[in-house]
Amino acid sequence: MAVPPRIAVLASGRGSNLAALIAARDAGTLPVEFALVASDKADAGALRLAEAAGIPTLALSPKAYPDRRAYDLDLLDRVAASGAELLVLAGFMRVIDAEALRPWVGRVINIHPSLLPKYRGLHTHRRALEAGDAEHGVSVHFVTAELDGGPVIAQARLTIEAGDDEQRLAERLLPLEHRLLPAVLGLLASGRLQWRDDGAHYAGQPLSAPLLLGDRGLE
Ligand SMILES: Nc1nc2c(c(=O)[nH]1)N[C@@H](CN(C=O)c1ccc(C(=O)N[C@@H](CCC(=O)O)C(=O)O)cc1)CN2
Ligand SMILES: NCC(=O)N[C@@H]1O[C@H](COP(=O)([O-])[O-])[C@@H](O)[C@H]1O
Repeated sequence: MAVPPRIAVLASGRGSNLAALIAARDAGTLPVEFALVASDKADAGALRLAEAAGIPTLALSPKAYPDRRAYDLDLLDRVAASGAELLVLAGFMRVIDAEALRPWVGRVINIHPSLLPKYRGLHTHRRALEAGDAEHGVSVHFVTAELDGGPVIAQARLTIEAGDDEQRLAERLLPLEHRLLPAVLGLLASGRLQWRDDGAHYAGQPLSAPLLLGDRGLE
């Protein structure tokens, strides 16, 4: 029986994606151990969820640091000290400094609420609605120094409906996020998804296009 990898999660908000990861672990469908949940916000709901699940937590305020790099270096040092081997950004709302990130590239993934490469950054639902897009969705990608520019691993799509506004679109996307993130983390944890010098590999082959939720192996 392989030893499940230890993972850390960074979250700034309520933590519904963290809850989905914990639920998948508890259901036996996600073979990981949670080493740490950390947040830049002391009042993040994700920290409360982690506490309730008996997962070590860290609330680290950027206010105590002279600059962004100092904060990010200390945060990721503490993530490393937790024994985490993989890092998941689950609604973590800070752009991570390139130097601090460097040791983690290939071991950190993020869930982003758009069909990347469309709408990197913030306010993705508003931008999709304003553009009159017929489709929207979520992406899980490897995190690199380039904001939301890392190789896209997998996506889930939905059709934008006449009654959608930002809030309803976000609400309709969440269930897809809660399926996609655990599925991708499971691929990374099992070694079926790998980061190599030439980028992302899946099932031993270069990942030439994002996997789609519902594809075989990504249910
Ligand atoms: N180096 C990287 N850092 C992060 C990445 C990444 O791909 N590379 N992904 C983001 C997640 N994210 C979208 O998915 C995202 C988070 C935050 C921001 C942003 O502009 N943050 C502002 C503050 C915004 C606020 O406080 O409301 C900032 O950091 O100044 C854009 C995209 C996580 N980090
Ligand atoms: N740019 C990153 C970003 O916007 N991520 C988004 O934050 C939300 C976190 O919700 P949660 O705290 O309930 O998981 C999720 O919808 C995620 O896609």
